[in-house]
Amino acid sequence: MHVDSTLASLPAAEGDGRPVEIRIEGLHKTYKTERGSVEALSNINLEIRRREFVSLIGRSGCGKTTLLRIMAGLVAPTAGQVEIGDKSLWHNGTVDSSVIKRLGVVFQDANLFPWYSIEENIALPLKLRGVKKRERLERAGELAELVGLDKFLRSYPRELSGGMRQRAAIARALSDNPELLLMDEPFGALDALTREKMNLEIQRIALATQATVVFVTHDIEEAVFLGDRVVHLTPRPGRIKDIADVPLARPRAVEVQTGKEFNTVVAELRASLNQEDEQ
Ligand SMILES: Nc1ncnc2c1ncn2[C@@H]1O[C@H](COP(=O)(O)OP(=O)(O)OP(=O)(O)O)[C@@H](O)[C@H]1O
Repeated sequence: MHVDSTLASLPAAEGDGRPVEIRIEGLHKTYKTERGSVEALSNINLEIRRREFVSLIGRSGCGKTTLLRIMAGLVAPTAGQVEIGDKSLWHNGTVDSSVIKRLGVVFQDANLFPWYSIEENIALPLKLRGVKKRERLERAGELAELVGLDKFLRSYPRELSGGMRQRAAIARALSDNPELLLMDEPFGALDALTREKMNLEIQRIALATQATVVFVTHDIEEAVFLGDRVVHLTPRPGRIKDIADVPLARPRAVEVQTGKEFNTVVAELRASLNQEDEQ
């Protein structure tokens, strides 16, 4: 396991010529509440390369969602920088909207609009951007096919299962061709079998779209199955405790989870997380 709490460089992808897509430097976040301050993140430094898939794990409350929301332009950092491409996302608490356009975000709850069809939900970001109807419906059709919902374009969210709704949310996040996909426990509410299927789907979609992905999860196996690297945050305030490289070729089949390499990484991460209980 690669351990570097100051600057988490990228041993796995180093030298492969891929540019850095995300550079996080000296990031801190303290929430101010009526009951006092909550230090959620402390001195996060991380570089992520283009097309890399990075999983983010850590105990509940360690700041995973906070970090993802800062990267999504939804929560302002207290200090530090987030660069996406070669542009700063945050300027004195204000977000650069030209950078936001490059992002797609998926949350645990699919957050579809119940009165819109799946097709309309998927195409919504394009509608908001003023893309013509024909073009956006064509794009919705392509994306529905990508996520396996092409037969459900005219259906409404209530007619779909949880996994299907999440696929629609992923399609919507992909509608504007994001270079970077930020996912916060997108499969947390799904049953184990659906989740396994969705893990295969998201791997396929990430490969097909060549998006860079940051994926928050509680689940160590899911983090390792999906990630090129797994970033482990300490309990609050979240700091990078260690970063595990996952030396498994893609596309990965479910069966890799019975292999030695997979289980070695899982065991190391589990030991590192369990250590936190003893401290
Ligand atoms: N808006 C907020 N105001 C005040 N405190 C907050 C706010 N959002 C998060 N926090 C606090 O910041 C810390 C980090 O929360 P965050 O949701 O980022 O953690 P997490 O690792 O994603 O947790 P979980 O795994 O349970 O979803 C927690 O102590 C939480 O209570």
